[in-house]
Amino acid sequence: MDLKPKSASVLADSALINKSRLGIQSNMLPCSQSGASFSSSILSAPRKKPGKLDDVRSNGWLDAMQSSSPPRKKIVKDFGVEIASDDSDIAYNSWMLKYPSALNSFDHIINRAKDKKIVIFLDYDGTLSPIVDDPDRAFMSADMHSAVKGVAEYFPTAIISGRSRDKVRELVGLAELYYAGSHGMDIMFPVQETSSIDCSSYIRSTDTQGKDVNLFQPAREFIPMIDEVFKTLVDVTKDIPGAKVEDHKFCTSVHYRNVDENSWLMVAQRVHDVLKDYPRLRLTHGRKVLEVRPVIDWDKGRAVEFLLESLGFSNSDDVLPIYIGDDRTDEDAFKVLRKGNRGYGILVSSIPKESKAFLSLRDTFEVSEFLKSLVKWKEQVDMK
Ligand SMILES: O=P(O)(O)OC[C@H]1O[C@H](O[C@H]2O[C@H](CO)[C@@H](O)[C@H](O)[C@H]2O)[C@H](O)[C@@H](O)[C@@H]1O
Repeated sequence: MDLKPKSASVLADSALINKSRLGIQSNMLPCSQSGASFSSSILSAPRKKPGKLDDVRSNGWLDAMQSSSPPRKKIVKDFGVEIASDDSDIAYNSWMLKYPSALNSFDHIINRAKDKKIVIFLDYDGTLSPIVDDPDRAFMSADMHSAVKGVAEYFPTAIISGRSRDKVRELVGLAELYYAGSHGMDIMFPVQETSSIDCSSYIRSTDTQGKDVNLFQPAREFIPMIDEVFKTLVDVTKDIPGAKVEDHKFCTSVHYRNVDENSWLMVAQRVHDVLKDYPRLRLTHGRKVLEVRPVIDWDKGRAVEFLLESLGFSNSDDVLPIYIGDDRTDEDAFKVLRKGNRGYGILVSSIPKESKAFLSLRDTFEVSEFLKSLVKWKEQVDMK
């Protein structure tokens, strides 16, 4: 990708006012032509309490791995009782009192959307594509593809994924969307006048069609470190059958979905031992995946705020953001929306789970139904 310096004309004073809302300090985010230096306010995030570094049992890694993406049977077992599937349904239905179905709450949503611009944020894995064993084969159905395409025709729509931006862009295959990869640490957004983002925080680039775009990459300086760690992780896990390491440029993932459960401890210990040498990296847990990422104060929630600002929706009274996601990393985005009572976080889950989301959808099928309902509603409104 062609990275080139931005023109000085992009340096608008008004933009400098708004960056503070994002926690970006102008003196720390040079209008970087190399993109090498970024905000120390982002970089200086304290590392979460490390726990006992030499024991993956006592620091909670193994517990987190065991509870990650549990099958229905496991959840039932965790309550220590044999529950028939009818009882699981009862548990799910009572959970839905706290997290009502977004499909059943549709009228409520569109009532709130009156005179507001809906902006859609979508996670990828487990939200648009069902969870499958092979991350390289996590495809969207044709139905989902057309639902996402439809929704993007009417509403600004962004994908925010843990995968690399290029990879998720390739999987979704729609040029009209905005993409944020690596848990929001790699955001491509359009060049437009309405953006209130300080120019010093991003670099100018071109997309695959040669169009001018902006790139916000707050962890850019970590690229060589992530590359090194990725290679080391590949090396130290190569003898563990089923382990798979993915490179997302600004973060890296170690999958253990296909590893025998008896070897999970070994996976955790190997990753842990590698990370001991990298105090500027931290670990988070996803669905049967260990995610290694820089210790910076940036996550999917910050990415949502950034995209709203960069797309010109900084006035929260005019906009109704809807974020749909299934994973722990999506909770950061749910928190942002809940905090400002700004819109709707929608958790995709077929099992009861604590969440900061307001609403729920059971699975990817319901996600596509919800997106299609939005399109149908918008078409009717526009016809009036
Ligand atoms: O933020 P997301 O778009 O949800 O990405 C999070 C991780 O998703 C992928 O892993 C998950 O989906 C795989 C395919 O269904 C599944 O095999 C794996 O067990 C899940 O964790 C992706 O491969 C990861 O790199 C992302 O971090």
